[in-house]
Amino acid sequence: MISIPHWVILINNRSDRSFFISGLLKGELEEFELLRDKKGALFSKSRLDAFMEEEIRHDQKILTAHTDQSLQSMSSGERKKVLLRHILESDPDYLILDNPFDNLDRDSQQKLKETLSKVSENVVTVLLLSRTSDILPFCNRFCHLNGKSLAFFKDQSAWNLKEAKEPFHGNIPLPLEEIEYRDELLVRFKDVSVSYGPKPILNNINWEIRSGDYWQLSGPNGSGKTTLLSMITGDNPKAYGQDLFLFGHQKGSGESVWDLKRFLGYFTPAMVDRFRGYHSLENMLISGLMDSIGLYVTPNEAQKRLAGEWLSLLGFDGKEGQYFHELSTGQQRLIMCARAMIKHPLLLILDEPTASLDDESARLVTSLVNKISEESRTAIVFVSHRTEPGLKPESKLDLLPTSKGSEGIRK
Ligand SMILES: Nc1ncnc2c1ncn2[C@@H]1O[C@H](COP(=O)(O)OP(=O)(O)OP(=O)(O)O)[C@@H](O)[C@H]1O
Repeated sequence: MISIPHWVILINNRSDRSFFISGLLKGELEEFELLRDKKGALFSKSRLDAFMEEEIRHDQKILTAHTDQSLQSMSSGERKKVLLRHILESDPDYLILDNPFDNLDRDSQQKLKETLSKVSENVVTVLLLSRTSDILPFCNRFCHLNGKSLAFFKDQSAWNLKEAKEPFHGNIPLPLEEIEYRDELLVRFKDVSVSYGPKPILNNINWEIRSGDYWQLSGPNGSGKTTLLSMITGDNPKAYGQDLFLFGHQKGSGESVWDLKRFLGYFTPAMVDRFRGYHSLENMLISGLMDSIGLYVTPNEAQKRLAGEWLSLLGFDGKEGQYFHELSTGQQRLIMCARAMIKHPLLLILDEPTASLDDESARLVTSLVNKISEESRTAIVFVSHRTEPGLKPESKLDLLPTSKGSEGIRK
């Protein structure tokens, strides 16, 4: 019996994925001659973004035709589920899956793995993966995409993954000025419950974040992690009327979003997706002092010196003028975490900072976050679905969905 081919294409932050994907779909890659003239379908974040754009701009509900909910209001996991359903309905001969497990919680990953395992009985799959732990048992062809070139291996054991070496030189740079705040207590949720229409999301959440804390926040897709964090960052009107203490004030006592932003450092990969323009590494870092992405005022000498210190720490000595968009995704994430930390906020929120990174880059990001925790009083909330190897949070809050909304379970 001839087995159906299932490829794993291991990628890193230097792999030219769009070259590979478009070459494959157009039948231009000789290594994949087998798939020429066959019907291919792509499961990727960019495809999802295109559907979302279509829905927002032209009110075209394609993926969500079967529900009242908009794609935008769905959690990232829910969006992936509707995309896969739509793609499978088109009955493709082969499926290209670009990091399909990113942003999915363990349960949804397991379900997707089971679905793909079933699909693989009839459909050829080409999996582009950043993480070796995501390789599926039915995969039988292995290669590495370096830039534009493919290197094939007999089996996955031939992959010789480099251990990430820590490039950090010295300590976390000190801030230009300390944020004045005397209390140890930064944030307190007391019996906070949130619903969207009839749908309960959070149920009686009690959570305190204190100076120097290091939290990992997890929970299944749609359990309300982003909703919870948006109540701290001031981006959710549902925070009003709740028993919520934020940086010395009871919520609703007249503070503005900008008052809150002074105390916060925040990064989520979607910030970079939305970010356009040519900005130097120096300006990107300094913009963290002004709470803008990209810099629109002339920086002073002290600010430039501070940015230089962070660049040295991260191994970008002398690269002040380099453009941010020229960096690999992994390098961009390091810069964005540093940018969020540059003012030594009271609280640093990192919402899935390792999503879509390869093993090596993810380890660098987690080492940087551990280092920030060890060398500063900044409290950290790190959101991740994966158990990141090497991440050293002191406490964990798990959101556990129930019919009344998610409950917060401390671990
Ligand atoms: N504005 C909104 N209107 C209606 N429903 C919403 C809205 N915003 C979020 N939701 C719903 O609230 C639930 C929680 O969403 P949230 O984004 O907080 O989850 P999450 O835990 O961060 O998910 P993920 O891990 O997939 O990112 C989801 O079911 C989502 O569809």
